[in-house]
Amino acid sequence: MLPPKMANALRNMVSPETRDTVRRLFVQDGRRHWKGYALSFVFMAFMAGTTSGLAYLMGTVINRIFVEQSTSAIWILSGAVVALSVTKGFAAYGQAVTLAKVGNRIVADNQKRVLDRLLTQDVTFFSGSHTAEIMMRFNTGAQAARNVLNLIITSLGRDLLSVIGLTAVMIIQDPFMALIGFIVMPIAVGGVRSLIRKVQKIFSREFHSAIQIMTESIDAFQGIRTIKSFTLEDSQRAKIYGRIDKMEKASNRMMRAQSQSGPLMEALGGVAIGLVVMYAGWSVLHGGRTPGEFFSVITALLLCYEPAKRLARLNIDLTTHLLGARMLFEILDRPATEADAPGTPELVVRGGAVAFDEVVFSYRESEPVLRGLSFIAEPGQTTALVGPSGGGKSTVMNLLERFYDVESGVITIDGQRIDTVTRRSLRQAIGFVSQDVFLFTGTVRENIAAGLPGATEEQIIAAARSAHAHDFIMGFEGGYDSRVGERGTQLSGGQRQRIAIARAFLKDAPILLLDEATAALDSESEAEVQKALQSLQTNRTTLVIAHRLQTVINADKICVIEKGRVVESGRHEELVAKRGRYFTFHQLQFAGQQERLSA
Ligand SMILES: Nc1ncnc2c1ncn2[C@@H]1O[C@H](COP(=O)(O)OP(=O)(O)OP(=O)(O)O)[C@@H](O)[C@H]1O
Repeated sequence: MLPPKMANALRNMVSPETRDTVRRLFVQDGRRHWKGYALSFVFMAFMAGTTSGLAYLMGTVINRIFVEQSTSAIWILSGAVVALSVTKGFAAYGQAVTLAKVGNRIVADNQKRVLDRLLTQDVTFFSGSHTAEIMMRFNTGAQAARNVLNLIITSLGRDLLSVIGLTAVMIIQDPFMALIGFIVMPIAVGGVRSLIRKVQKIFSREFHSAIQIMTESIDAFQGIRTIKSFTLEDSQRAKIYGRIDKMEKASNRMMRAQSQSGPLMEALGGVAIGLVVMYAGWSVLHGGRTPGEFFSVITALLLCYEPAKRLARLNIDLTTHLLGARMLFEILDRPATEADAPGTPELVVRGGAVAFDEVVFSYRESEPVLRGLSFIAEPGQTTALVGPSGGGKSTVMNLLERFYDVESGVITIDGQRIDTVTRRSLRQAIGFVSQDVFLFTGTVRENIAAGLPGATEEQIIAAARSAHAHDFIMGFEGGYDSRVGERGTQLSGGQRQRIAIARAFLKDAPILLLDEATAALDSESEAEVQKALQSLQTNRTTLVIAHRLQTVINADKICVIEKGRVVESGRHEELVAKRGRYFTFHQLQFAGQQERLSA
């Protein structure tokens, strides 16, 4: 038993926060892999045993071969040394492989956990955090969990057992010499404590610098067209260079702080070895000790040095990984903002009537975007949303898909409040084609099939035909296997839209949301897209943010949205005859289009 004062001092070296993090890691990951850890512990025990055996054998080698000059001992002892070394080699290999396997599984498990947790977050989370930060947490956190556990296990297994074994050798050979080592060790362990806080502070700064570098680089690469056309390369370079330089300085500071324990340990280790050499040399020459005992103790002490050093540094080395593990927990502890309560019923769509009733909503507190918005979209009909920019048209679509929840008011589909049915069934009932089409990195086929996972080849081709996309797809060398790069850059705007329309055909949802393209497509492409959209709208309740005159004129109903309210609704002719808000808006926005059409 340690004296209470010493036990307290040892306990204080580990902060409650560290204890909690380590405990949680052991419960979450360590416990499930206890068999792997137990096996690696066995290998480590072999390593410690063989290391201690080699130190012990050193004494016998010196005494039998050099003092007693026994020839037979040469063979036996050299054979024993080889046997011990080979065993140690296999044990080292075994523990490395076992630990790596467990460690890789822990990383994979945590990455899956983080991914699951991220997928349950609503869009507010993603719009509020940069992809770079999420990715850094995703990777650093998962790796940190493994590193903490592996570091503790190897310290306790390989290093602590080696120190114990080697100390036993010293005690067997000469207890007094062992005592010298015992006295020096705790001093060395205590000496590194003050460094930990420093390392923690620098690491947080280093981590944030790394996030900034990634954030700004990703922004630069994604916005490369804007950067090039505004010739912003130099300013971007200067900005990112600045971050990189800052990071370099932080890394140097970190290295210095982490290595500060080095000289201290070297000095203390040297003192211990010096004292032992003095005492052991004296006792061999004057105290009747054999040179074998002397060499055995010195060997044990020298072999003890590295593991003891690692044990002393354990707290420092753990520091950065623990911070990483806390980042992991920050994500894992986020409540699932998109989880449906158990037993939530599914949406049952009959005709697909959509109704907004006095809906109030704001993205940010006290900045209302929708202020009591009401309208009804009749089943199977097309309802056009028009109005000035920023009026809330896209917000209507965001709320219908339940990316956000309303503050007050009610949204229903066929009389069922959308907040009382599962999000999955709601979203499955809605198809969406926006002007900013997102294409996954993959083939054309995969991108269309996203509308109906598991769709057959015939279904995919039929959808592409309906979307007027089949011919241009077949014009590609790879056909449906052609790869569309990141963000689908090899395709034209009209082609991308038709892929999105094919996706929507395949999904075959009863309700359709369209955000019409404002960017001018060439007239042939536009005609194709229009034909595709028209057939997509047939027999579906369609809500369309209308930018084109044709859509507005043909719509079954037009809702004029201004400052978060529907200020007028009706058919085109009715609203024109009324000479109200729509008429003014129509004059302003569509007069030019009409002129172009009639020209
Ligand atoms: N994710 C968001 N976070 C905060 N505010 C938002 C967000 N999305 C939109 N807004 C704000 O909500 C208001 C309505 O935006 P919305 O996109 O619904 O308008 P809109 O009528 O579709 O405009 P446009 O015709 O220009 O697309 C705007 O003032 C906008 O700044």
